[in-house]
Amino acid sequence: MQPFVIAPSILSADFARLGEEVDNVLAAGADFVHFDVMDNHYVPNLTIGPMVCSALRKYGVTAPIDAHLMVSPVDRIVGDFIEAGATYITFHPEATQHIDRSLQLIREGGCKSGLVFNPATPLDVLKYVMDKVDMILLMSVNPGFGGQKFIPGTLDKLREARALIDASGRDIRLEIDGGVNVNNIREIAAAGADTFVAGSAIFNAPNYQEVIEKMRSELALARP
Ligand SMILES: O=C(CO)[C@H](O)[C@H](O)COP(=O)(O)O
Repeated sequence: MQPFVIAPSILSADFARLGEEVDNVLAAGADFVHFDVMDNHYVPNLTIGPMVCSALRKYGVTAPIDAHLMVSPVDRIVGDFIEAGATYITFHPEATQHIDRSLQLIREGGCKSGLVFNPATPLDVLKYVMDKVDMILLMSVNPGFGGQKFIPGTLDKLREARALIDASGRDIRLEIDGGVNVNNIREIAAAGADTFVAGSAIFNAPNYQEVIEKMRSELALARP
C-alpha cells in the first residue's frame, strides 16, 4: 500500500486569497492540493478551471495538484489541465464517451490518470482499464458541494476497490473524497484508502496544522 497522503480540497478555501491559503495548508503539513473542477452541467455547481491551476503553478506551488474533473465532456479540457501543470487528472467514467481514450490522453500528456466513482456508481469498468489508472477516487458524498456528510456505505466500496488494487499488483492510489474528518479518517483508512481529501474539515478549522496533525495521528493508529 502507498504512504498516506492528505489532500485538502481548495473548494473550501477562501478563493480571494487562494495562493496564500494553498501555501498555508501545505506549510501545515498537507501533501497534495485537491483541485475540484465543476462545470454546472455534470454537477450543479461552478468552480475553477485550468487558468487557476496554472496561476497556482506560476505563484510557486510545487506540490502535486490533484485535479478532479466534475465536467462533461472530459477530453476537450484535458489538454488545458496538462498544460496548466496538473499532476493527477481524474474524471468520472459516465462523463466521457470513451473512457479508455480519455485515460490515454491524460497519460500521453505526462500526467497521472484516474477514475472517480460516485456513491452509486459500480466499479465494473475498472477491470478493463486497471493498467491505465494511477488513482481510483471514491466519492463518499454526491459530488457538487463541500460540507456534506460521509455516506457510510462507501466503506464497503473501499474494501472492494482495495481488493481490486491488491489483485492488480499495481501501485494505484485509493482516494476518498467527501465528509472526511478527524473522527472518521481512521475507519476510512482501515477500509483501504491511502489518500484523503478533506475540504471543510481543514479549511473551516481555525488551525490547519492542528487538524492535519490530528488526522495523521489517527492514520498512524489505522496502520501501526
Ligand atoms: O469533490 C468534492 C465535492 O464534490 C469535494 O472535494 C468534497 O466534498 C470535499 O469537501 P468536504 O471535505 O467538505 O466534504
